[in-house]
Amino acid sequence: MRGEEIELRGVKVLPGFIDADAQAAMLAELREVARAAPVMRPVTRRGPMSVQMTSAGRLGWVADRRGYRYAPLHPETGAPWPPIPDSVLAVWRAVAGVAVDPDSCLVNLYREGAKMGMHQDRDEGDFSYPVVSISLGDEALFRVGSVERGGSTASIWLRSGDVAVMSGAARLVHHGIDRVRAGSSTLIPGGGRINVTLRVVR
Ligand SMILES: O=C(O)CCC(=O)C(=O)O
Ligand SMILES: [Fe+2]
Repeated sequence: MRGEEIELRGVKVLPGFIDADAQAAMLAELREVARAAPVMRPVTRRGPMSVQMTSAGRLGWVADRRGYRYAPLHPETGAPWPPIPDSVLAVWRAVAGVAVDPDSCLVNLYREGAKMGMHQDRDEGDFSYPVVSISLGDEALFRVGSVERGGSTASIWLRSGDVAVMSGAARLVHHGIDRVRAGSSTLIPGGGRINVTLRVVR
């Protein structure tokens, strides 16, 4: 059931925005994305990430020892990324509040024990466009800080079907996933969490 919008340090969280049937339909479309563009474990200068990733859309987010960037081709298959699934685009159009569609859809796969350190999303060209993030599967502890590094933070559990929007003054806040509660959802075969993050990169 959809709940009241929650605001966490300027980040809008829409609890239960995507109902159970729509979550299952989205997962099926994401499985097709992963078939065309296999998930990879990014290795950054800090070592391998615990989150596995793939992308859809014109540009995918790619990380390796040279750094990270948006790229038009999957680094392993050499193929363009598959199109952004319709079910995912529909969520963007419903909540983003802009007339432009995203050109990047990052799919983050959190298997047991995976997490994501505090960071800003700042590889895009125009921060007036929001970042829209969709949670599927196991619930995750999402931490939000400030635009500046350090300082106080606040946290919320993101559950399957929740949507978060980072826009306006909250577009560049630091954020991360501290942990995922294994077994809290049965949506994803093999367990875990999928986060789908939509961005206008330009
Ligand atoms: O998994 C999440 O909810 C956050 C993902 C994220 O911050 C990112 O991909 O930049
Ligand atoms: Fe992020």
